[in-house]
Formats: sequence, C-alpha cells, structure tokens
Amino acid sequence: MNAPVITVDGPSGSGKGTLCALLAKQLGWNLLDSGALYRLLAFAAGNHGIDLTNEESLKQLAAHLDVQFIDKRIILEGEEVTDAIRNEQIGAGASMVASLPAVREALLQRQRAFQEMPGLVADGRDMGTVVFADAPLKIFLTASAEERARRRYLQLKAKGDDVNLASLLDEIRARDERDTQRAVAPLKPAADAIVLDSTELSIEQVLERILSEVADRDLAG
Ligand SMILES: Nc1ncnc2c1ncn2[C@@H]1O[C@H](COP(=O)(O)OP(=O)(O)O)[C@@H](O)[C@H]1O
Ligand SMILES: Nc1ccn([C@H]2C[C@H](O)[C@@H](COP(=O)(O)OP(=O)(O)O)O2)c(=O)n1
Repeated sequence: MNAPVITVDGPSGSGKGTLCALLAKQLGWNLLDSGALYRLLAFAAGNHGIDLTNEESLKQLAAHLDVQFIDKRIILEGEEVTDAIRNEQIGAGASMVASLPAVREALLQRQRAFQEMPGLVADGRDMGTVVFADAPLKIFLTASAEERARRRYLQLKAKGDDVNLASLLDEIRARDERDTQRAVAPLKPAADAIVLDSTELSIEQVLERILSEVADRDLAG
C-alpha cells in the first residue's frame, strides 16, 4: 500500500512551510519541502556559474544535485545552506528555474521518493496537481498579497535581514505572476483541493482546520 499524502500548495507567504512542519510533527509523518529543491538548484547554479535560463545545464545540475536533508539542516555539496537559501533573491531564482519543464521533470522522482510510511506532508506549488495527483487530502493555502508580504517582512526582519515592505510586496506579486502563468505545472488549486484563505486566520486555526479534514478522512490511522 502506498503511504498516504497530504498536499499543501499555495503562493509565497501563505503559511505552507509553517503548517506543513506542524502537521508532519503532529502526525509523525515525513515532510517534503519541494520549494527547497528549486531554491537549492538556483543556489547551486550560482556556485557553478550557470545562467538561470540555461535549461540544459540546469537539467543536468538538477539530476545530479548533491543534497542531504539532515533533520532541519540542508547540506548542498558538503556546505550547510539551511539559512542561505531563505531570502527573496534565491526565492526569485527558484521561481525562474522552476519555470523550465526539463528542470521540473528532472526533480520529479526525487520528490516522489519522499512518499514513505507512515505518510507524507508535501509542501509546494504542484504537489496536488502533478507530483501527488492521487493524494487523499489536498489543501490550497492562500492569503492576500498584502498579508503575505507583511508576514514575510516580519519573518525576515526577525532573522536580522534588512528588508523593505514595499519591495517585498512587489517581489511577491512578481513571483505569483511567474508561478501562476508558466506553461508547465502552474500554481493553481487542484480540482479536488480544499481552498483555505488564511488572511484572517491564525496558524493555530489553520492547523485545526486541516487536522479536522485529516480526521474526517481517517488518514492518521
Ligand atoms: N495564519 C498565519 N497568520 C500569521 N502569520 C502566519 C500565518 N501562517 C504563517 N505565518 C507566518 O508567515 C511567515 C511565512 O510563512 P511560511 O510558512 O514561511 O509561508 P510559505 O511557506 O507559504 O512561504 C512565517 O513567519 C509564519 O510564521
Ligand atoms: N513544487 C514547487 C515548489 C516551488 N516552486 C518554485 C516556485 C516558487 O516561487 C519557488 C520557491 O518556492 P518556496 O515554496 O520555497 O517559496 P515560498 O516559501 O513559498 O516563498 O520555487 C515550484 O515551482 N514548485
């Protein structure tokens, strides 16, 4: 029997990463942060001097990406990059490489390999539409662009980054546009996804709502 999967897709800053981590912990399931793979690829391309539009070279890099996920740490080619990949510049680069079909194809099996017992919580843009299209529970988490920029601002500021709310809002809008308009696996809710707008909800309220859907489907065993 295949391990059950809960997919959580949505735009930047909607709370996917936070909710998926809480959900995986609560259920004792595995976690896939698929966005980290695209971020790692953009970061590795920088290390190797590969242009973010060079589809053939990026495809090769994606197929051979030397990455280890150890607890909450991410090691790329022997170097810890856990924090280094979490900024808007890498986010924008990730969104660019993610628009290339050969790159998405090269990362597909790597993502599906995370589907192991007792279950998987998968965070991304196309988890419910492409990568785990048969998942028994699909969530599309969203929030207004202003609220998402505000959240990202507070998050990066707390980390000590020098950030500006207006430019974060511009960057979020540009990323939304690229992620929803691309030809392959664009960001959109799966036909059978539950759309949750978290603009006015706390993290706890969103978690509670998802856990009630898990219980309704008897997924947690
Ligand atoms: N419902 C919420 N209300 C307020 N803040 C939230 C909510 N969900 C997430 N956050 C905060 O917003 C920031 C971005 O969340 P994150 O999980 O990184 O989003 P995503 O993975 O979708 O980009 C984090 O600092 C997180 O703590
Ligand atoms: N399954 C995925 C995950 C991310 N991406 C792309 C598109 C996103 O803008 C970037 C970065 O994704 P990530 O989830 O890390 O970004 P946020 O935390 O939501 O800001 O990667 C994708 O195309 N498909």
